[in-house]
Amino acid sequence: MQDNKKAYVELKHINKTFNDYKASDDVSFSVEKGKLIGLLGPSGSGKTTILRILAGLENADSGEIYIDGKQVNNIPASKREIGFVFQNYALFRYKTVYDNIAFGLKIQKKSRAEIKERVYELIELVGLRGFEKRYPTQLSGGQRQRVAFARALATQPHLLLLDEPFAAIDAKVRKELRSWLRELINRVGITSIFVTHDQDEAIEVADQIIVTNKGRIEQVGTPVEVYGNPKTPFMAQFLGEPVLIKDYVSFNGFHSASDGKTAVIRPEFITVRKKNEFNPYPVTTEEGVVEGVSFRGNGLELRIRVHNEIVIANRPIGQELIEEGESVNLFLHKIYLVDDDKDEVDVVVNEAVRNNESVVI
Ligand SMILES: Nc1ncnc2c1ncn2[C@@H]1O[C@H](COP(=O)(O)OP(=O)(O)OP(=O)(O)O)[C@@H](O)[C@H]1O
Repeated sequence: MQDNKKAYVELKHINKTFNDYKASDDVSFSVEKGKLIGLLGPSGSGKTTILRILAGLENADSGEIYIDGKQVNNIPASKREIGFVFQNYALFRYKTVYDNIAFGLKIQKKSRAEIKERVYELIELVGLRGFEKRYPTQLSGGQRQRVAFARALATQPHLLLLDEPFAAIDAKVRKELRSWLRELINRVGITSIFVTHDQDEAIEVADQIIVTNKGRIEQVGTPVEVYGNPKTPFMAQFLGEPVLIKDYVSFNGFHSASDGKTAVIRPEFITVRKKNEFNPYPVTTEEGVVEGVSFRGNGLELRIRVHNEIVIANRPIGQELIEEGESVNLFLHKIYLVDDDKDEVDVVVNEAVRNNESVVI
């Protein structure tokens, strides 16, 4: 990632083809020690393949893999000192929590006393004191995943790989586990890479996000960088909850926007005002009709028809309600314009914002 910082994990020009399909296409990236990295991308984009190649569970057709400065291409998985956590828990069903966590240490032939000390340390770390005699079926999904973390960390690996670790867990617990994982990684300080197709998860948890698409790396950066500064048409359309308008011509405030391109409009690019509310940008505002209102807990999600297009906007709760069929003022702050034939994203800002043309009262 940053060349000036020392890479702890490094992939250089990795290629991997399954039958005729390029699952990894010239994949290169590096990871600093102690960072938590999110590998994010649509289904089939090659995330798991990268993880498996790193782990030694799959051989790359070409390219180099380095961990802590050492090339590991020819080192078998069992010798790479990597811990794994998978989405389906993969705990031993007939072993207790204690024995699950102790498993790797027993293989390493550690003494009984050493094993006991380490297992209790981990049970404490993952907050499962009192659960050591239970079997996996006597635990909740979230608790099982904590055991899986403890088991993965038991042998003190140098690198932790997590493949969709929370995918099988219900939404509320998943959110709790995200912050739990973040704190755990901070405390343990282990370099970790997790695969997810859930952008919220990657954005909330990761120090750096690596986005994959069709076997290639699309963009690498902090969550703020990849979300707020998409570098490719794919990135502009993949993140957030955008509406795409093909062959976009122009909205008020965007006269310089050229046609033939696709406009990408995220809900946060739009401010919706009722007709009786003060409108600081009357010239560059559009009028729209609300065709759908959904209550989203912390606000309203509005489907608004403007010209002949539908856009989605949010309105925070606490403001006067907007109803279906209502005419509203819609101010579009900016759009991303993409042209799939050209590998670039134009960020076009509303002329009123650029010229700071707000009406002074
Ligand atoms: N062992 C294999 N044999 C044949 N094809 C494979 C194999 N492993 C992966 N593939 C193919 O390689 C492509 C990338 O798969 P991969 O599992 O890396 O994607 P992913 O981004 O992790 O997807 P998902 O989010 O669905 O798990 C897919 O088209 C998949 O079908």
